[in-house]
Amino acid sequence: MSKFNEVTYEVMISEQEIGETLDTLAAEINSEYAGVDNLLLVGLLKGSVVVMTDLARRLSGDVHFDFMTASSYHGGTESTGDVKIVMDLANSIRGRHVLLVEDIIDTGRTLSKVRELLLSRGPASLKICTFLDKPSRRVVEVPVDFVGREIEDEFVVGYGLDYAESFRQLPYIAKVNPA
Ligand SMILES: O=P(O)(O)OC[C@H]1O[C@H](OP(=O)(O)OP(=O)(O)O)[C@H](O)[C@@H]1O
Ligand code: HPA
Repeated sequence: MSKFNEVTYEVMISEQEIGETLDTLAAEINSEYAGVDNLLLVGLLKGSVVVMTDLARRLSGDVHFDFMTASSYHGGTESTGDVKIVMDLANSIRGRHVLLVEDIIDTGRTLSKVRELLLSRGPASLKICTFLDKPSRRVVEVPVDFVGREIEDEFVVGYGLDYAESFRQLPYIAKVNPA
């Protein structure tokens, strides 16, 4: 058990397990997109930036990057249900094969909103990859194509995931017990 800013946390998924999970995810994605040129990886900032860069370096084709910021947690541990697009993509996705990369799916509200928005822009295909999934927390159903690990209903941090903006830099996933 470790402590930071009065918040205690303990390791749930080690750095080594993260690497193994990424290897499996990348193998599935490489197989799905064999023959596709310039797959567009869309990362949802800020949480997905860590997994997206680690995943991209395991992909065999040439991939392009774009980013979007959609926020609903506003620093807390519960989704407000109010998903805001804070920053949009830099480029058009019309006719592109798009893989949306998430760090975690919890209620599904963020992805559901972003998925609808991206589909309305006419991509050639749109699939979803998430490193973590908490299926027991789902409020809105959303189709997920590639899942790294399913976890129980615990608030987790590290590997891009934050609690009040802290902990994103941890190289492992930890569960927190907020003060
Ligand atoms: O399935 P949901 O209940 O919508 O939760 C999942 C979303 O919540 C987190 O983002 P957050 O809004 O906290 O922004 P962040 O990526 O900057 O941490 C996470 O990165 C997902 O995007
Ligand atoms: O467990 C979580 N941790 C951090 N951010 C999150 N956003 C949704 N669920 C989580």
